[in-house]
Amino acid sequence: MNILITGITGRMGRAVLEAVEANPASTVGGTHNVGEDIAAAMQPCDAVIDFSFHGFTTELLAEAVRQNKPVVIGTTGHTDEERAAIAEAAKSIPVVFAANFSVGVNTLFWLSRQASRILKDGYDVEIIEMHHHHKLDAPSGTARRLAEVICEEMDMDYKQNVVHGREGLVGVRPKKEIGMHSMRGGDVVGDHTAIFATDGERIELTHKASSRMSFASGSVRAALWLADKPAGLYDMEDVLGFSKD
Ligand SMILES: NC(=O)C1=CN([C@@H]2O[C@H](COP(=O)(O)OP(=O)(O)OC[C@H]3O[C@@H](n4cnc5c(N)ncnc54)[C@H](OP(=O)(O)O)[C@@H]3O)[C@@H](O)[C@H]2O)C=CC1
Ligand SMILES: O=C(O)C1=N[C@H](C(=O)O)C[C@H](O)C1
Repeated sequence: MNILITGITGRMGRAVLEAVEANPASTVGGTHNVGEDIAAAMQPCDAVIDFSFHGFTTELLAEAVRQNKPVVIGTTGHTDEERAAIAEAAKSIPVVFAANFSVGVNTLFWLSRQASRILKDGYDVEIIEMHHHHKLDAPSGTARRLAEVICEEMDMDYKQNVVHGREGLVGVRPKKEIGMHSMRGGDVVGDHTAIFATDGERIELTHKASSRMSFASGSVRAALWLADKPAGLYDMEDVLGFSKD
């Protein structure tokens, strides 16, 4: 598979280049960066892997729809409108949209889903994430997805029940609440913890990434998986064949 890599000068773009070259089933069909012609870059390629900037996603997908090319979106921090544009494009082309491509984090999603079902009554949930000081968006896409998974299982709603940090006289913690806490510093690749706490005990599920190659090789795996897929919106759990039941 000939792959177009967007955001090529970035931390992830460089890691994806290495992962595409390392995989015998993929080759670099082209690269793209800010200001370059996306239509021309996409032309010789079979699929796109995007780790760039959320504001670029709509333009990228419009071109992929025109050229009928599958897309892997790893970029995070999208607005509601940009998320709607992703869902709309996925009606015409196959799209994998995942906040995290590592097997470990997708296992964390699975474990958190199971824990949420068992601990649904009486456990308070808090999410903590830490990333390098360059990161632009907060909370991380992974932390957001973690909260969405837990909300689905604990009858909560991301917009209504997730609070981002706390300050001042916040009062007694409501039961239906997920506290979200984002830390930034140094060169941390990406740490995520889901805490389930009740009187007398707590469970902490933690994933720590120490290299971007787990994200990069996962995104190549997703692109190859898309080759024979019909139009639709998929995530990395679909690629890995994890059950959401
Ligand atoms: N899903 C996952 O598994 C992971 C997702 N990510 C996400 O990937 C994204 C990129 O992360 P990272 O590589 O660290 O970021 P970087 O800032 O290192 O790289 C971003 C890249 O995108 C380019 N870019 C910036 N703005 C635009 C634009 N408007 N149009 C086209 N290209 C643009 C940059 O170009 P220039 O250098 O010229 O500004 C650069 O090449 C983030 O959203 C991050 O959260 C990161 C890791 C894993
Ligand atoms: O920006 C990053 O670096 C990362 N972003 C992703 C996110 O927002 O969840 C995934 C990973 O944690 C690294």
